[in-house]
Amino acid sequence: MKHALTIAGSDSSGGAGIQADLKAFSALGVYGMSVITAVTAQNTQGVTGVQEITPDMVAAQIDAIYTDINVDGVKIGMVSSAEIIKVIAERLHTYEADKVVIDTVMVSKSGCHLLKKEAKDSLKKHLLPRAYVVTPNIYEAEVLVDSKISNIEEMKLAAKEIHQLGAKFVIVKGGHLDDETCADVLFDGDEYHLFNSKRINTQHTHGTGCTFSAALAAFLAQGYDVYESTSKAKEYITEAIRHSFAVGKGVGPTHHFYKYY
Ligand SMILES: Nc1ncnc2c1ncn2[C@@H]1O[C@H](COP(=O)(O)OP(=O)(O)OP(=O)(O)O)[C@@H](O)[C@H]1O
Ligand SMILES: Cc1ncc(CO)c(N)n1
Repeated sequence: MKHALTIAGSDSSGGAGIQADLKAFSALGVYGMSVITAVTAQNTQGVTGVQEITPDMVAAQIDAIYTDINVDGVKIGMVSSAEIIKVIAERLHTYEADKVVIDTVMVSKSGCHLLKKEAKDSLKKHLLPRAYVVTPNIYEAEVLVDSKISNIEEMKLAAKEIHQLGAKFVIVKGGHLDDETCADVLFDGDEYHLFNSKRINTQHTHGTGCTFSAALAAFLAQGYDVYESTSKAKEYITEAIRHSFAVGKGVGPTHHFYKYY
């Protein structure tokens, strides 16, 4: 069995963050491991508290894994502060981690800042150059390139610009584009590849970005190339959204195990 690692924040309601990632890893048949960067008090209605883990403790978790266990795929989600970003970048370098998927988590669906505003430059400078694939949503891509994105052509332009920050592949996700189709744009430094699905009409989209990037890391860990992995991750997230369900009073989670229920 292949081994995948998520470096991310905990979502107490289980829909996003570490919890979504581990569910996706399990559903896709890879052994899941976690490095927790922050604990959030969160439910389907919002985030009510954030407690960062110290950079030393983040480093200690990474060391514990890499000094003992082979890691076939990694995804990075919520990273919170410049200090945490630096320590993750440094350790990834030390352990020669490859095929790293970076989901540039910035703001939760409910509007809570999960990346401190002053840490944005650190993310660009220290972490994105280490990415095999980076997966910003429309809003995150807008922040990274500092311009508005409202159609596929602008998603392509942004992907090209983000590619120059050092990631090998860029996927700008179109979940937030106001369109019938949810198109994700992959740029490989040379060509654009579009991954389309019909938009599913549901309010239960808590953790879609986390689920997509975790599935991508799981498929890369299993040896699929980036194009196959993206296509399979897109299929996975589409079905996980199609089967999403109500938990609590707000935005419910994606479903990882619908085949069994
Ligand atoms: N309503 C929908 N129907 C079908 N696919 C969707 C829908 N919403 C999002 N997606 C797909 O889900 C994946 C995640 O995209 P999205 O843009 O929602 O990520 P995100 O904003 O980072 O998520 P999060 O808010 O959890 O951080 C993409 O492949 C996107 O196309
Ligand atoms: C911990 C965590 N990571 C990522 C997201 C996605 O926005 C979230 N809501 N919570």
